Amino acid sequence: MNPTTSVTAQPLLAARELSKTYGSTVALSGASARLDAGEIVALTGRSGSGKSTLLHCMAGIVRPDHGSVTYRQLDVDVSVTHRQEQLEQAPEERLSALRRTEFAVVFQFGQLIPELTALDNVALPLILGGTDRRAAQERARAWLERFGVLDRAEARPGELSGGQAQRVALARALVTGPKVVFADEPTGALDSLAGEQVMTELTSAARESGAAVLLVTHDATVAAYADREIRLTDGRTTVLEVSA
Ligand SMILES: Nc1ncnc2c1ncn2[C@@H]1O[C@H](COP(=O)(O)OP(=O)(O)OP(=O)(O)O)[C@@H](O)[C@H]1O
Repeated sequence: MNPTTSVTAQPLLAARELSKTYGSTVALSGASARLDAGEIVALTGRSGSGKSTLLHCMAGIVRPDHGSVTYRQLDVDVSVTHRQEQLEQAPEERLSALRRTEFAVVFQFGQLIPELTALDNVALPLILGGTDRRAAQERARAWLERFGVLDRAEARPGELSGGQAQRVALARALVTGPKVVFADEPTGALDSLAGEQVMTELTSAARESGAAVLLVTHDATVAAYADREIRLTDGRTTVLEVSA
């Protein structure tokens, strides 16, 4: 057997048969999805079909009632071939540490910290991870430049346009070198031109850095940036291939 076959056959992140209810509302009902290293996958479906719930479960933000979410990392250390993280069983602090180091999230409305400058918003995840402030700010500047908003480094989120704020949010997501970026309607608050620019920048930066992207969208134009599409209908998944 080709040794690379067994490696690529393992998903980076896999959700299996997830169910989640909120009171009498069924958000997920046997949803399954996999994300491989470096690929961009769109979760699509009508409003209320369970897209955000599935993304939140896969990011370890929401615990499913049933089913499993597994994150698999091939370690560069030859003594450790791989390790399995059972997200739904991990204690909260371990989840937080994992989310900080290997997962990153981008939401519809950037969710930047309003009191901090754009620069400090981007530097913050590095500082929380133990990087000293000066080095963190230097890397943050490089990412702001990468997304074309270095000239807004000292602005606070309230002074940024929607597109600028979303670029700062992308810089904040990618600054730590995550393995997975979870993006929930990242262009939902932007006009179509700004949305396309942000999608182009997100996908090219993710491909350059090797990060996989799980993208929730109801917009076919946005889904077309993905390698693959997983469609949700009433909390259930079907996998569709997006033609290149
Ligand atoms: N925290 C919550 N409390 C109660 N109900 C919830 C909660 N989160 C989601 N739901 C419900 O679960 C169902 C699925 O919601 P979800 O947000 O996952 O769908 P979605 O496909 O992302 O929808 P949209 O495109 O409108 O954002 C909906 O009926 C929603 O109202």
